[in-house]
Amino acid sequence: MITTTKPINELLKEWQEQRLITSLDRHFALQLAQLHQESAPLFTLICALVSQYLSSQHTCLPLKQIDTDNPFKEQISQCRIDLNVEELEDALLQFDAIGSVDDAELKPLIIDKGNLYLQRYFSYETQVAEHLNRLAFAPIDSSLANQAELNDASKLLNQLFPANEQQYDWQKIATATAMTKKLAVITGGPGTGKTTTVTKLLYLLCSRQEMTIRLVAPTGKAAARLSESIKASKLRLADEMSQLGVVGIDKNIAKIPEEAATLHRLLGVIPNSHQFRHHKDNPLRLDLLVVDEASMVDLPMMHKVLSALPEHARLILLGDQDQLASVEAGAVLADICAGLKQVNKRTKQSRWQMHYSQAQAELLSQLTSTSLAEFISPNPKIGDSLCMLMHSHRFQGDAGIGQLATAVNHANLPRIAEVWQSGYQELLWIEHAANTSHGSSSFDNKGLDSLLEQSVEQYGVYLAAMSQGEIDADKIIDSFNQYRILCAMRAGEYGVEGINQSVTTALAARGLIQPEQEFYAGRPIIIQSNDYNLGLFNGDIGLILPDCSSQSGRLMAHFIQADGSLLKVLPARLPSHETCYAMTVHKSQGSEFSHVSLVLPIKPSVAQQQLLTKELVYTAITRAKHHFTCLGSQRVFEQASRSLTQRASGLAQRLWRD
Ligand SMILES: Nc1ncnc2c1ncn2[C@@H]1O[C@H](COP(=O)(O)OP(=O)(O)OP(=O)(O)O)[C@@H](O)[C@H]1O
Repeated sequence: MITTTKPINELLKEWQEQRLITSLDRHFALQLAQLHQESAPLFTLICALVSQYLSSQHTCLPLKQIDTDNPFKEQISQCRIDLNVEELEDALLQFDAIGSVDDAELKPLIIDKGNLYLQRYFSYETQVAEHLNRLAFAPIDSSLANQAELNDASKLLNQLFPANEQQYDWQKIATATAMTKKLAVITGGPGTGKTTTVTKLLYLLCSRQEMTIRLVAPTGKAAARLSESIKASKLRLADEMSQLGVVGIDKNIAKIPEEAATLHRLLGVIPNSHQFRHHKDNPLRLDLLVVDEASMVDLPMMHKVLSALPEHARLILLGDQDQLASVEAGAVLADICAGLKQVNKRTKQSRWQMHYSQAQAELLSQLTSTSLAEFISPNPKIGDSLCMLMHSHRFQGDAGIGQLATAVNHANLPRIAEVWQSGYQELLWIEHAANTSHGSSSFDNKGLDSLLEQSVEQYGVYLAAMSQGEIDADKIIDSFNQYRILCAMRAGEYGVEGINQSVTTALAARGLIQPEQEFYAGRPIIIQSNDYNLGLFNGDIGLILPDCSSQSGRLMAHFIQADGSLLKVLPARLPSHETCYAMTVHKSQGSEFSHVSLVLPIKPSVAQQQLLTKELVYTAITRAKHHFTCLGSQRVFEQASRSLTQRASGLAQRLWRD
């Protein structure tokens, strides 16, 4: 049933050398085999594969992918498995260490619905599904019990969302959804009004009852941005209401919290431990939790958040389901929204369609004075808790960035080409153009030169301000944050490492920085691990600047924290970090810049191609507020826009089909 060209441990070693699996995958497989005294090659192979899938952010290994969609299917033919999925499942269940959900004893590996899980991830996934289903279907302790209260709530909603020309005001429907459900998932692209909606919702809730509300986001940067957006949104709401002549609302607007924390801070970090202070036996003290940028929350973190929610609490998840999935395993937000997605198999284009139960559609219709009959579904599942905002208020009409983001999101290649050719001022295409005039031995790239010129001009602004004696670190950091280079890859000339090197050289050549020392004035850095004692987290970005509060003006790393305050750290005390003129698209999630330049590789390797997805390009474009540049080749841009992120997980099935 399994034939290998070599002993399995030799094959694993070869695959590790070929970088198809990591040393962790190999050792995990060998150790598990040793621990359970399994000498069968099939067992070792399957353990290496499940570990490799986890490192590639999948939650599980779908058995049907073995021998077919496998990332190293060619190599795996050195190790033929002549079994269909049912036979394979039966064969795997013969091993002592692999069990099914029906087993009384907990096994290290579990097969469920054709997927093989590490036991820990299986319990994360099943518990997250249980929590979400419980929240979605739990009766809400709401004050919408009778017709008079419904009419009251409807009046308030009409006041907050005056009639407009659109057939469906999804912001209004989303607000009504969150009033009627313990779980509300409000998703939408950039500028579709997620913050505006949640601000109005919080206003409504605060004006009806006393509540402890907490706002959180996965990273410090995202939390700071949420805080800023809520503040701005509260001002707009007060303004709108006063223009409509509504009086006496300031008290309730003031009750809407503005401070946002990171998820880590909310859960309570215990130094040098992976545990948090809050969990199911010590739940959070709150009535409503709002989690922004939920697409960045991975499966283990979502499990921790849901476990720490008190029984009575409500949860609102906000995010863009089309963005890159979390850095770690899982794609929780995309899985929650999966049932609403309809993908055209031929064109790969997708559209969204709401699914409401008859009762929920009727309730929402009463609240919003909008008929939702066309969205009634016989099997709505978690759909009653979902709302998708579809109209961008940021990229209105024909703004180029919005057009490009939409075309990429729909994987619409002719439209992508059309947008690039339309001459939008806010879009700039730089082709990777090889300058081979000096012969192939001195190959250089004119495209890269153009990008470097742009980066000198853009980063020159904050560097000039610094050297001209600007002492306000907030202002310098703000100026630095106007522009960012985002790379699809880490390694290589066109990855983060190469581009950081090239930008450093270009800035030094113009005398804008003096990078002879490791820490020089103006060096931007990104933190690569969490240091709970210092309050610095993976992905935090800061600048090395002279410390204006000390007479010596010694160099310190300066960071803006989630609450807007400035944190100064001695460079020698920094946890692992690297230069950050360029960063990966992954790390840019939750941030926005006035001008973004995306760098794509010239000739991506097979492994790199797997990372180049539509979600990656879409995320990069939507980080840009006013200008978007791409250094790449048309072929690679189109290839990426055509390829969808695949994350193996059973969560969507547990939420939508079971
Ligand atoms: N219904 C609306 N009518 C007009 N403008 C709106 C409406 N809703 C939101 N806006 C405007 O669109 C902009 C973006 O709104 P908001 O910040 O709420 O969106 P978001 O989805 O939270 O954005 P982000 O993707 O940045 O998180 C704001 O300037 C806001 O004033």
